[in-house]
Amino acid sequence: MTTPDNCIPLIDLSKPDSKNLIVKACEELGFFKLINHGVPTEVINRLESEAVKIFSLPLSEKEKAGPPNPFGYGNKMIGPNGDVGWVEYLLMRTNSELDFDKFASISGENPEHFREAVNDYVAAVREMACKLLELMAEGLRILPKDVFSRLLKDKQSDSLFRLNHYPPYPEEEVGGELNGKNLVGFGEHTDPQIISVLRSNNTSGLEISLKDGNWVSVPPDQSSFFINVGDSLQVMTNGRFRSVRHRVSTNRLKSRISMIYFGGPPMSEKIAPLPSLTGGDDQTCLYKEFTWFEYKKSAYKTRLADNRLVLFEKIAAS
Ligand SMILES: C=C1C[C@]23C[C@@]1(O)CC[C@H]2[C@@]12CC[C@H](O)[C@@](C)(C(=O)O1)[C@H]2[C@@H]3C(=O)O
Ligand SMILES: O=C(O)CCC(=O)C(=O)O
Ligand SMILES: [Fe+2]
Repeated sequence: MTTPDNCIPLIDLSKPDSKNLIVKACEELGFFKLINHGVPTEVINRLESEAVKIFSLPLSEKEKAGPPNPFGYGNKMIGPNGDVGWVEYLLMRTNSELDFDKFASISGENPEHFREAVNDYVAAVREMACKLLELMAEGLRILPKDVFSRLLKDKQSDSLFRLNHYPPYPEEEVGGELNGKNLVGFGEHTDPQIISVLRSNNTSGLEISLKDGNWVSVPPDQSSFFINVGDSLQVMTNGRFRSVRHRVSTNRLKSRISMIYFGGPPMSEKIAPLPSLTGGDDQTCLYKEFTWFEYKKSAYKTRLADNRLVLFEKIAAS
């Protein structure tokens, strides 16, 4: 799979015109690559080396931090409904120190190092995500400009952080345990939250779906971030922004490590199309209102590839 030139929008956060380009990218693809993002390289490198150390431990050690409930260490099983992939991961809430207790056994002699590395990374990436969300609000000409970012800044924000490791895919696995789905690292899906901020090492694998249903491979770039619009932002923008379908294919030669911050709202937050984007007219509203708790509850009953928004779509009156 290749990527046609100029297929993936490139946003330079140091350029003054970035807000209009961000809006265009979110409307057309729901995905863009971000450079000059302001997240310090040492914060990124420190967490990546902690992740490399953890994933290099023997499986029996890592399993002490599992199974994921959904938080903790997971291996091959993704979510509670039978999805599998050639991936191992750590999944945690960003506002719960409790999740770190689960990782204490795998984070080396000094678990504080891992905790600090995650907290510093998440704080820097959240700040950058909030800046992007404010540029989106400005670009859409909606007020107040923190209409999206306040949800991530809220102390109760249900945001998650995930470290994924895709080991090289061994030849003997073809037709094996994963039942012939031999190229799936992480199956196709959309992210349920508002915004996802992803980075990886220099190994390819991430693929995104274009509007026409064609898949393109995203060339890796370890110094950039990749931004996904999530389902909740699609709803709040009344479908103007598109939550991007994406997946990860495996690599036979190299390990891929990725880190994803999923910026989500507080559990009790009501998610609905913003009146400033529907003109206050109920007829033009594409989605019913739901709380983030309701959406998550229903999402955890679905398979990875399911369209989780259909249940919340309004049926147009004929
Ligand atoms: C199969 C599932 C895994 C997932 C929860 C779900 O039931 C459906 C959504 C999945 C997803 C995709 C994006 C993120 O990686 C994730 C943490 C999320 O919020 O929704 C995962 C969930 C998971 O792995 O627990
Ligand atoms: O690992 C990646 O590059 C993407 C994983 C992903 O989409 C997810 O964890 O939701
Ligand atoms: Fe994802």
